[in-house]
Amino acid sequence: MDTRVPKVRVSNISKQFTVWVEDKEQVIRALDNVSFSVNAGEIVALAGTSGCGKTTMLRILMGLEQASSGTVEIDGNKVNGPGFDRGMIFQHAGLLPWRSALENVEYGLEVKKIPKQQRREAAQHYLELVGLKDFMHHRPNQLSGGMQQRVGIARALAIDPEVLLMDEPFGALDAQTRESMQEELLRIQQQTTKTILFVTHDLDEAVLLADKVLVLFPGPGRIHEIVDIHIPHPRTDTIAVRGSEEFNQKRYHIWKTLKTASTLQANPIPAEVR
Ligand SMILES: Nc1ncnc2c1ncn2[C@@H]1O[C@H](COP(=O)(O)OP(=O)(O)OP(=O)(O)O)[C@@H](O)[C@H]1O
Repeated sequence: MDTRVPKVRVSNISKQFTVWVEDKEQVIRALDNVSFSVNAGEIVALAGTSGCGKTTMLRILMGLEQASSGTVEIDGNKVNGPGFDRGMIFQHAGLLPWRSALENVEYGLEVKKIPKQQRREAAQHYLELVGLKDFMHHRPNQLSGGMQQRVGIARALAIDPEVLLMDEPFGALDAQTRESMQEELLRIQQQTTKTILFVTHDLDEAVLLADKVLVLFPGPGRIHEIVDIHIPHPRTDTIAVRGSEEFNQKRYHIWKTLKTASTLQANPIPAEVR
């Protein structure tokens, strides 16, 4: 029996939202009995059709949303709200426009009450790590979308979280910038060995980056399958990875699975034969 405590343990998470539509109460079952665990240093992708609960799962992990039932543990400690052991990165970096890149990265450290000198050094270190050594004093509007996203990653890394949660982190970037950011993330993960969970609609991205892909189905949101990706690290030679049999087989398998799910959604099986 494996007695190691996983870095992240999600146990039987369900989440319902109650909404009012045209004066009628509706219950949306965003997540139903979701369980999985993630070991330290693993990268896990959440993939699935729109509305299957990916963002809700990430928000519960971050402590921004409370589950209706079930638990989330980090290193065996129950999550009850946001904490410095987790850092979140969104599709848009959401930088403070009046602050330089350096001051934006320092912001989280101010909140964490890190002394001035120490936070300046940490912010410089993480901006260098994401390749922005020469842009530390630029304001967000003087940076490209990819650079802004890198500042967002540096900001999340600077608080030294145990777990990085990324919600479609590269979704707003053009294809070329996106590819270079994926390579950056692989490089940063090699250096920092952070545990990462990320949401993506891009199956290439899921298989390229992740050690396992959680394939979610909607209505109610649930894990249909957990697909292990056996591509060895480091995966920095992304051309070789994308050309490998494992990459293409797993990508095709996940694509086919999700295609079946969306066909079922469009043509639901009649209740009497379900
Ligand atoms: N705050 C909320 N109030 C009511 N319903 C919500 C709320 N947040 C999410 N939902 C519902 O929960 C379900 C899951 O939403 P969620 O955003 O987690 O899905 P998703 O898989 O991330 O979707 P997408 O891929 O489109 O971003 C959806 O039906 C959505 O309408």
